[in-house]
Amino acid sequence: MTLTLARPLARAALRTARSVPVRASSTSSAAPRAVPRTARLLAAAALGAGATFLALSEPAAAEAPPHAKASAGSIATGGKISLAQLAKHSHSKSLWIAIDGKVYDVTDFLDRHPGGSKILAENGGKDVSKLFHSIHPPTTFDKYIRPDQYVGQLDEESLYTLSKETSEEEQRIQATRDAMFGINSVVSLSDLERLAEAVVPRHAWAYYSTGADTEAALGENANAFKRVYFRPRTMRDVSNTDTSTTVLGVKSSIPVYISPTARNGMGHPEVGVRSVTALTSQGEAAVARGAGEAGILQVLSHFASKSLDEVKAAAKDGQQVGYQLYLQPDREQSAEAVREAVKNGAHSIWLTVDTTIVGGALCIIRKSEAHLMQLGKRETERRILAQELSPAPHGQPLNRAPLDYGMSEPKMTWDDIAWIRSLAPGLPVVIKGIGAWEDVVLAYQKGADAVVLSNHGGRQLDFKLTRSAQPPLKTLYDVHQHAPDTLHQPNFSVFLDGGIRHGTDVLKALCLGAKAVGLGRPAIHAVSAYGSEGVEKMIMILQEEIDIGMKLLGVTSVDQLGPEYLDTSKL
Ligand code: HEM
Ligand SMILES: Cc1cc2nc3c(=O)[nH]c(=O)nc-3n(C[C@H](O)[C@H](O)[C@H](O)COP(=O)(O)O)c2cc1C
Repeated sequence: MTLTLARPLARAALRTARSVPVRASSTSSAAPRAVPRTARLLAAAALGAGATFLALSEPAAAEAPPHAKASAGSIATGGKISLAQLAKHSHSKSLWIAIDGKVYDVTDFLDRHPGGSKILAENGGKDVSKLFHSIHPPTTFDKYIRPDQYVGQLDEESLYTLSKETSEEEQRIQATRDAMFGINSVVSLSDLERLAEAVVPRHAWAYYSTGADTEAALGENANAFKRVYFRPRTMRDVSNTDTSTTVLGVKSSIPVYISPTARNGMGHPEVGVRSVTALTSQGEAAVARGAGEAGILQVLSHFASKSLDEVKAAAKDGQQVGYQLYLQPDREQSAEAVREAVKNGAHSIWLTVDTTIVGGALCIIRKSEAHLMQLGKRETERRILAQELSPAPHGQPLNRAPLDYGMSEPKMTWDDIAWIRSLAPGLPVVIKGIGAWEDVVLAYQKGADAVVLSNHGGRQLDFKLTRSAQPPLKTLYDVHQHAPDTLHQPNFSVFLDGGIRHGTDVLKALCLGAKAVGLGRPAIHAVSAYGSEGVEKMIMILQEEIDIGMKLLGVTSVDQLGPEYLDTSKL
């Protein structure tokens, strides 16, 4: 069935929902109200949020903090603030923002905001709750904002107004969600992808879905699996098959784990629910619930929308969550991040090494616009942001400000494995982002517990530019050819991520010696479409596909899989 939406905004929904199979909408056909200016601006500003990393924290306590800002006059001493008063503080000499009904003076934070001054300046004088929560975990707020920056609370009328506001984008998403079929109609991971594309904000999709440069590496990751054929064996008793395994000592229902991906909060359904008092973008917390129900390991991104303690709080008793680290040039900052992860119960530390220059939406950006820059030139994402969502005004002079690239630690070496281990004694250390078999050998020799063969989901180095960003499956094949011993060590695991979309892909990677595989985008699609149940459903689908694949191959447990079940001649 194809999408039929009665509302006037159906056209907008159709733009992204075109190919999404849905049930007929049973919702009311009330026409959307005129979109309030604040909401429109928030939607526009979401562009910036889509462009970057890290995130924010939950609302502060309901009562006014004791350190109300003296310079704010009567307002600061307990008076409530209206949206009109807030709007007056929208310039660099006095910049206020409201988050969860509370107003803060961020004038002196403007030039220090790690996400750049531009986005803060654009949102001065406004309620930024949703934007803030979709990209910042709670700890961010406490780390950067002093109690004396609190100005006061929004008044009741303003809170009411805000609670009623929905942007055009939110209305589009809601209409599409209303027309979507229920989760039990989902058949494959590609269904989840199509549904997610239709229901996540446009800026978030630009961030989630794109790859570097020509996106050849992105495409090749999945295509490589298609060039490897099975050689099934028959006439074997396959009545009882077991898809389970262990991943770094964690019992796992299938040989799959959730790869770390930043900013899951941007796409999760509850982001669309606006309530000043209860903003609930669940992101990675919902992923944790889904992974917990289905029994697989989740690795939390350094740049997650939720902090590790929030994710652990959402997880089941005993559920394990790994923590991924981007090493920073400020080593003490990274050391502190690892110590905090250990304190919050991280199961393992996953050091990402394929992003000495961090990739992403802001990509290369002008120094005047942000301190935190990203590389891995994602043309499609840039184009969506720069040409579709926020086109530069015609006639503006050429911006000649120097380019800057956000670097994670460029001086990282193999000796850093020992350094990480010293900060997280007893925890497995995983090196993520290996693109050549020689580096697997080095990681093993230098004491890593595991490696992930990965090109970051094709988001960093496009393989057309250099062979080093070859599909991870090809890297695995090279390991199998040149360093097979590393695939059979009791205390060393080789994982792979990138392009896994079917249970049969998982089986092919295991046949070539991977102990397990990671899923990046599929988990984002699943959580964006259906929250934690989406993640559970994704794992159920894979489990079924793995089970069927094993039976048809003639194996009953994953450790029976080997290269003899594959024809790799076309790889
Ligand atoms: C007022 C309190 C805020 C604090 C304490 C804060 C803090 C931070 C921090 C620490 C980062 C860097 C994260 C990292 O290490 O990657 C960051 C990035 C960012 N922030 Fe904020 N922020 C605040 C408000 C906002 C607001 C109101 C917006 C949007 C309207 C915003 C949008 C962004 C964006 C887009 C990034 C870029 C992240 C990236 O590059 O991926 N922030 N912020
Ligand atoms: C939107 C997005 C954000 C990502 N963020 C991170 C991250 O914060 N840290 C990291 O190590 N890898 C990150 N990755 C890479 C994934 O961990 C993984 O290597 C990749 O997504 C695997 O490819 P797949 O998406 O085809 O499964 C990200 C990938 C995507 C798509």
